[in-house]
Amino acid sequence: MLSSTSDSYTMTSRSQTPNAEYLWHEMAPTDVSDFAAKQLDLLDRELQAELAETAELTSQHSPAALQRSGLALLNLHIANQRTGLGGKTVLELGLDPAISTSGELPEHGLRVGDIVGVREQIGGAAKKKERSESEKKGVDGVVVKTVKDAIHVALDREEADPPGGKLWIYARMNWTMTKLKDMPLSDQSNFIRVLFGQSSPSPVPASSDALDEDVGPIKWISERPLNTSQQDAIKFALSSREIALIHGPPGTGKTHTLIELILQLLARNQRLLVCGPSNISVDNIVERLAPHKVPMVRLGHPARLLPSVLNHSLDVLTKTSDAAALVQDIRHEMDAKQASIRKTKSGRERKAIYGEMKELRKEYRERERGCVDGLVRGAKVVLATLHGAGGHQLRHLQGQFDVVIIDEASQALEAQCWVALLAARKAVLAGDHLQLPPTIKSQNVKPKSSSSKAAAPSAAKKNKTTAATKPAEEQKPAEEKKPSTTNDASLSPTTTTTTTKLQKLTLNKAPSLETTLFDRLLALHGPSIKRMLTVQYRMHARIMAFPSTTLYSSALTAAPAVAAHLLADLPYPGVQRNDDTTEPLIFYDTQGGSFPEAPPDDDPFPSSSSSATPGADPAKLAKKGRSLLSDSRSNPAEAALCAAHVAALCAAGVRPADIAVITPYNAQLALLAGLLGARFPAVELGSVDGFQGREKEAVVVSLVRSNGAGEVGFLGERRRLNVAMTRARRQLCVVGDGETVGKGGGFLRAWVGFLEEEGEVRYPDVAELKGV
Ligand SMILES: Nc1ncnc2c1ncn2[C@@H]1O[C@H](COP(=O)(O)OP(=O)(O)OP(=O)(O)O)[C@@H](O)[C@H]1O
Repeated sequence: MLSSTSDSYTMTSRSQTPNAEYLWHEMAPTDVSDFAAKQLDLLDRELQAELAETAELTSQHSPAALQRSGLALLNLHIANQRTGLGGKTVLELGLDPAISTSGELPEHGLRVGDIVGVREQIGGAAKKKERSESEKKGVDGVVVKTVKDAIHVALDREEADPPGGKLWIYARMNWTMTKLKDMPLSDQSNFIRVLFGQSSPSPVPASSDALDEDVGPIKWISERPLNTSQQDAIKFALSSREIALIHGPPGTGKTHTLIELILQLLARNQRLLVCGPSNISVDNIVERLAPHKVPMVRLGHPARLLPSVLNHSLDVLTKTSDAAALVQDIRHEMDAKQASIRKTKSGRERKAIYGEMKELRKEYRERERGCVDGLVRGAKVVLATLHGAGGHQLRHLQGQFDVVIIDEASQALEAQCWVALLAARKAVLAGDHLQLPPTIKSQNVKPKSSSSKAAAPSAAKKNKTTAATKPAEEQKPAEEKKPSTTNDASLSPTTTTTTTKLQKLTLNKAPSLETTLFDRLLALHGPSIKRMLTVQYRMHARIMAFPSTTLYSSALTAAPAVAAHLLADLPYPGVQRNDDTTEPLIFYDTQGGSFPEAPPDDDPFPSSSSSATPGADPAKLAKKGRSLLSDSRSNPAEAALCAAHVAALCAAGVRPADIAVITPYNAQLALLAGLLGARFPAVELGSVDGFQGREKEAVVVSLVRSNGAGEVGFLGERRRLNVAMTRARRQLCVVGDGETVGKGGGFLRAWVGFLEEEGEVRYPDVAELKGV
């Protein structure tokens, strides 16, 4: 049992499980303007990091990946240039026609009021000097208008000469943060004050009876009954006046709960904005709301939406609704006029037609805008990604929603959340801050001295603000920080932080973008603002035991349907009942030195081993691993062991599509692709980080690290380990060196202890793996 482990790590000890909620009493309120200034500085650093990284890795970084942050637009050209108010040059930037045929800008988070930099877009191979030249030649301006196919930027300086060639723009200052920074105290609603800890949230009845009384009788709507913790979370969210956090550990039915919450709020005639950090998180909700015939509109580019949600897409609705017919009428009239121009020989007549066309175009735009506004205003639920919520369709809707619901909130940057937050009067955030946070790159970039100065809090305020924005790393116990991350490189980790640089930032008391809104609110107001879902519907009870005890205060229980389910019980024919299919937790302990990790500079793909990477995809993966991550770790013998286990499961009748192999190291992933890609193409191979939110019946986790020094690198991050150990439904198979991993700090030591006691430990013989 966990409690009987001899390890010094006390799994239920609060002092050693530094979840944000245990630190809340140390937190002080944050000054809104101060906070906004800090966020602006951090965003700027994040962008600089993005820039630096793109320059280095453009060959691997598609422009789409760079734009994913929503704070930049690439491949632009100057479609038009005019003199605007005050004699300022206004650039109309559209997509370079050589790049795009549709002309529509991708979804982005840039909005009117944002301060942007306009730069020449240079290739990834550009030298440092060329990059700094481009930076010097760049101009800054303010976004004055955004439409589907262009963004209009008024340049700062009247004499500014815009750069030529292909351009890109990026947000230097975020409008929302600028607005918050300048917001007079009198304009700050109680909601905003609560978000910054200047007011306490209005109390929510603590006892179940009092809560029931406050919320009133509830008629549950979803067909599948909700468990008690889900019902409590919904009642809590209904009763809260300003904020409610729904903490959903892995497999606990967070989305199921949110769907019911949305239906309950609608039954109470509330108007809702529902957001998530990714299109898939939002589409998932649209799909599950659709059977309830909810009047909803999904914002976002149709090309990025799941086909099943297109019926609710604003773009599609603007073409198919009644109001759209009026817009189409004008379109037809314009087409007819256009055709008549060609037939007209008289110059005067042509001129007259051009005049009419101009009027028609104006009316078309007005009607289209009216149609969009009408649809958005008429919808009881508007759904968008956090970037999409910053789009022009929502520009008039500040404060128009009763509640904003943010799913996967612990996966979103706080700055991204603010556009959505300002649109509502109350927020419900759902997420799990004990899984991986959003991808951050900026810890590698030194703060720019000027902007850091601008953002520096006054001495009087300093003590107040630093605590609340303490970086996550700082909140870890010393033991957790010990594992060195300096030698690691991989695409998959959440941060590209190096210990020394992080320490420097910590010493400077710099806040972290990585501190999500979810983390911060929990730290600010304590556990009373959250309810946790406690029944999980994924993992066998033994797979669940360790994360539950160490991370979720032993609060999780396994639903009866999954508590004892095994691979042997899979509901399809042909699965044998043997040693491999009746064990939910297997630990292949490779300690002893026969499964050493390859040094980072070892090429795990020597040309002579090309036979090990058959098939197109594995080769691609292998190439990616080699070119990008020459210093990412791999462990060839361990990869072979993983492959052998997968082969054994498949031989026992488990379908390959029910199996995944995950690892924190991309070089290892490439090796696995070589071994398994062609033989079992349906077996899913992925990075731990990429597998967050997913599940499989059987999951093999390859830990890779095996060295005398006890270096564990990325494995030292508990949230990554949490993701790795909570993806499996019926079998978790851990492959790794117990001795090395056990040296990686208290959490890892406890995990190894747990695997040894509760799992079936197997000591593999490397000689038996020959020929795998
Ligand atoms: N009250 C319930 N009763 C039975 N099954 C449930 C219940 N709630 C959720 N589930 C099941 O749990 C699984 C996860 O639920 P859901 O898809 O809502 O969660 P999610 O938010 O997508 O995932 P996660 O819980 O990992 O965040 C689904 O298979 C769902 O059917």
